[in-house]
Amino acid sequence: MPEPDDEGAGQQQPKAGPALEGLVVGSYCHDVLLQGGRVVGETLGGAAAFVSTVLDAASPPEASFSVVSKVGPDFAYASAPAPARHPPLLCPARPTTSFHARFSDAAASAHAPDRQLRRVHACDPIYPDDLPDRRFAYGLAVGVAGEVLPETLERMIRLCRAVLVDAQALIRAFGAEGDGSGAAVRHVALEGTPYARLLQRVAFLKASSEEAPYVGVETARRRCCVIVTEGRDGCRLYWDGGEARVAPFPAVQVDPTGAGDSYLAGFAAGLLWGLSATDAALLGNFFGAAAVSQVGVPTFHPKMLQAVKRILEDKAIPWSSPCINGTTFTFQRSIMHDELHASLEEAARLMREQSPPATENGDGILSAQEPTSPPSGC
Ligand SMILES: Nc1ncnc2c1ncn2[C@@H]1O[C@H](COP(=O)(O)OP(=O)(O)O)[C@@H](O)[C@H]1O
Ligand SMILES: O=P([O-])([O-])O[C@@H]1[C@@H](O)[C@H](O)[C@@H](O)[C@H](O)[C@@H]1O
Repeated sequence: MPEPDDEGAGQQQPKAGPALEGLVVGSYCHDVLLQGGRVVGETLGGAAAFVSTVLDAASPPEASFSVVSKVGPDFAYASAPAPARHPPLLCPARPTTSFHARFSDAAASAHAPDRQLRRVHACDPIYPDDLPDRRFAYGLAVGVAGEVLPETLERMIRLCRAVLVDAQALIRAFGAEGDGSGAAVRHVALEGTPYARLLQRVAFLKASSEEAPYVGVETARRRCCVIVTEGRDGCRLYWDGGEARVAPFPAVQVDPTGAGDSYLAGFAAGLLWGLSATDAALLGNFFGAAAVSQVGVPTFHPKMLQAVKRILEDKAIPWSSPCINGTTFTFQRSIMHDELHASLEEAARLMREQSPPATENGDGILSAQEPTSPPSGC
């Protein structure tokens, strides 16, 4: 894995931050969930919200992170846990990014898209100068509406020892806004974007199975480790010279939103605990399953989190291991992979017992979630 780059000859080097500090870049947003033509939920969204929640819950105690996120004056969730702990930057002149997610009534398959997204508003992009001027152990580029500009990702790569990227931050394109119903979200081939040349300086690139064809797994895996998430089937990792499949955890899906985001944060937390990439993917699958079991940004029962932390304290190598804090990653599954899966399965059972009851067929959206506060400045 590459060392953070020098900022350039003659330029002052950014200071080092706390040893295990992460940098999360991507905007919070408003999500409106629609099914059968009616609104069935309004929630806090944006990968940064899901990621912050999971990192807060699952990171080792020594780890911390900063979030760079932008919202408008209409932002409705300033006192929700993630934005309250990690306040966004306020853009007075632009509304908060917002998406309408239209769910089909038909049961989703593991690989077929189960929602159509439209971007209704877009806040300002996040510019390189919006990032703090210090070094980080790791960075997560988790844009949802094109807000992580190529130059911003490049600056993250310079500041962070290891950068993990959600492909949705790189390959989304937005149609014309025309009739007021927002812009359709489509995908473009990563190879044709200005992000492609940065891939070899990225540690991990995560894509859903819907996004994977646009990423071009066979080309991308020669530059960085590519993770393809496969919904209820778990995930696969592809690196130069190897690959692995990682089994999922059972979940009753009530809202698929944020599964990929929560996966990526769980995976990053696994690396922070000193796990190999294939073992860390178990923690990704665990938090992906947790996300689909609840509407919007999940909350976790303290007993379940205690159980997960006990498992990790027991199984994980101390964080001085050469994963996120060093220069190389271990990709292969360890000898305790199956045991780790079995222990997390027990914790997942606890989580299912503590979740609200699901709809009859388990594929719908359970209930609406109200905004937690009136609009406020940040
Ligand atoms: N129905 C499900 N049951 C169990 N785990 C799931 C389910 N859906 C998603 N996950 C977990 O969340 C991860 C990300 O989900 P996926 O649907 O692939 O991503 P995205 O939200 O980006 O479309 C999966 O790899 C899996 O670990
Ligand atoms: O469901 P997922 O793909 O992990 O991530 C989702 C984004 O794709 C979507 O644009 C955003 O509105 C959601 O809040 C969530 O961040």
